[in-house]
Amino acid sequence: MNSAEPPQSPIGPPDASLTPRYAGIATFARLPCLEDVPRADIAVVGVPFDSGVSYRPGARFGPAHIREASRLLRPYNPAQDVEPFAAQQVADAGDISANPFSLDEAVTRIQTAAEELTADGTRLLTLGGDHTIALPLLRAAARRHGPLAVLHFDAHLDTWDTYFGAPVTHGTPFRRASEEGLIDLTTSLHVGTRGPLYSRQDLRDDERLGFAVISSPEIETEGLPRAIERMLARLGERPVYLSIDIDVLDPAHAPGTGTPEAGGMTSRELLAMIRALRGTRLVGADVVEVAPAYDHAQMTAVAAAHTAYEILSAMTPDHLPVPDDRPRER
Ligand SMILES: N=C(N)NCCCC(=O)O
Ligand SMILES: [Zn+2]
Ligand SMILES: [Zn+2]
Repeated sequence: MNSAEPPQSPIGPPDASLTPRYAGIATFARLPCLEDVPRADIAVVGVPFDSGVSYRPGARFGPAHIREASRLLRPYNPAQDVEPFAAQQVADAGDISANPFSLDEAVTRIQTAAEELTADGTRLLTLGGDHTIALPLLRAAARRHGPLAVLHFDAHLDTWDTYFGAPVTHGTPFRRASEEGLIDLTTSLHVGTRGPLYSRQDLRDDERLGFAVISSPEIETEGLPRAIERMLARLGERPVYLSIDIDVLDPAHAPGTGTPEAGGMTSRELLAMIRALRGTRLVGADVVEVAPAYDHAQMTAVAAAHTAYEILSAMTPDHLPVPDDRPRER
């Protein structure tokens, strides 16, 4: 931009007192499309891809389902005292088209698209899709930022080795990422893990691959403030990549997912932990594994949409205070 031009204020969602929230084609939070803004500080992009799943399929329909459930999000977030769409330009970049019949081609395509979208410094919030997509997204982010502090919310470790001999699946992205040197081995962390594993060795491998763990039972016994304290202490100074598998939530909060495990976090706990990330160096994020076929009353999609909104709020720069006198949009 020519420095003589006045700075443009971000284009946000249309005023809901003029256009009902339920009208129009669904973009995330009714935000403008990327092609309709000069540039975006953050792009929300969908990856409708689920060819890497080990159990119930259907996360390819996740991005559309989350967008549909995000219509009710409002401009001001009191929990973080920010207006995420006014303080920065956020736009919906549509979907990355990933080949459902060639996993390798899909993974390459996702990485290329992520690199293109972030070439001018735009940060990405990606809506999945199954957890396989974290691998190409981490490859793109690590290329730009170096080894990342991966903060991974999930019922599962996702550091398993192979399924039926396949190295790239939704159960293996963080093992591949660790092997490739994409993650920082001293600051990465799983939160919310639980449930049966294949063997005790899974936990030893996971530790060797560079992850610390705050399990779901630990959150219950130690309490949320302690979990937040441990999370922030682990993250350190590295750029943070946040990956949220919606199955970190208890199936009572998020039934619409492919590999559900009992005994998970509440959405209240997850949202509180994301809010605590304000002020950390969040360089990218994803929300994955929303599978609408098993959802009811948009429960999972609403949880995912609010999760995404808290991430966008946590990514909002501090320097723009919320004006008290802004005309109120409802
Ligand atoms: N990434 C998710 N959601 N699940 C991984 C589960 C892998 C398995 O079935 O063992
Ligand atoms: Zn999972
Ligand atoms: Zn996962």
